Amino acid sequence: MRKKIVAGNWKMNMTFDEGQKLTSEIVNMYKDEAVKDVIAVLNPPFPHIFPVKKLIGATEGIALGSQNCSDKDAGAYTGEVSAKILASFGVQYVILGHSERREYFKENNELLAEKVKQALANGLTPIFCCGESLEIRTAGTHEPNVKFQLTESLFGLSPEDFSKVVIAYEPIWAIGTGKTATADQAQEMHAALRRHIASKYGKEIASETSILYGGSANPGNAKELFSKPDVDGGLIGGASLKSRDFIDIIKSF
Ligand SMILES: O=C[C@H](O)COP(=O)(O)O
Repeated sequence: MRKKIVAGNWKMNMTFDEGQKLTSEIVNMYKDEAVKDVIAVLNPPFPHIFPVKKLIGATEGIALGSQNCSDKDAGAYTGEVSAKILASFGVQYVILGHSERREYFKENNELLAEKVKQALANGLTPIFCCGESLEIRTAGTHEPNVKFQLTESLFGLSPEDFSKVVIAYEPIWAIGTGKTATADQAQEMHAALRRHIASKYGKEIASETSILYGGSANPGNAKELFSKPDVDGGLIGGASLKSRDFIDIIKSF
C-alpha cells in the first residue's frame, strides 16, 4: 500500500516566532484530532530546521523536510547545504525540482539528477517536482513534457533507489494562482506518470510510488483531489502556512 503524504512547503515565509507557532499548532492539532495514516511533512526554510525538529519531537506521523539540497557532497561551496548536513539534523524529506527553483535558480534536469542522488545517498526521501507551464498545457504537449522531466532526472536510478522517491505533479499555471487543476486533470496526469514509471520500473514499483498533487490545493478542493485513485496526497504552498487549513487538508483523505 503506497503512502499518503501531505507536505507543506513554506517557501520563503515565516520568521522564527511565526514558524514556532505554526509548528506547535500543527503538532497539537495532528495529535488532538487523531490524524491517522497520512504523513505530514513540514518543509520550512533552512534556519527553521533544527527548532522545528525539536517541536515535532517524536510525534508519530509528522516528518521534517527541507526545500532544497546541494548536488555536492561537501566542501568549499559557500551558501550551499548538503543532504548529509540535513540528514544529521534529522531531516527525512527534501523537495527537489520545484518549478520556482527551475525558473529562478536555473536548475535543470541534469543538476536535479545529481541532487536526487545526493539525497538518496544520505537517506533522504526526494519529493521530486514536475509540471508544465500554461504555454505547454495550451499546446497540448503537457504529458510528454512532464514525462521527460522524470526520464531525465530519475530514470538513471536503480529500481531500489527509484522506489524511495516521491513524485509531486505541480502544473505551474496552478501554483499560487488560485487556479487549481480539476481533480480529473490531476488524475489524468498522475495516471500517465504512473504508466510512465511502470514502463521503466514495472507495475509493482509504479503502484507503490506516491504521487502528490500541488497547485492551489486548499481545504475546499482537497477532498475531491484526494478521492482520485492516483492522487496520493498534496504538496501545499499557501495553505500550509495556516495550521487549521493544513490540518483540514490532511483530514480530507
Ligand atoms: O510547493 C507547493 C506548490 O508550489 C503549491 O503552492 P500553492 O499551494 O501556494 O499553489
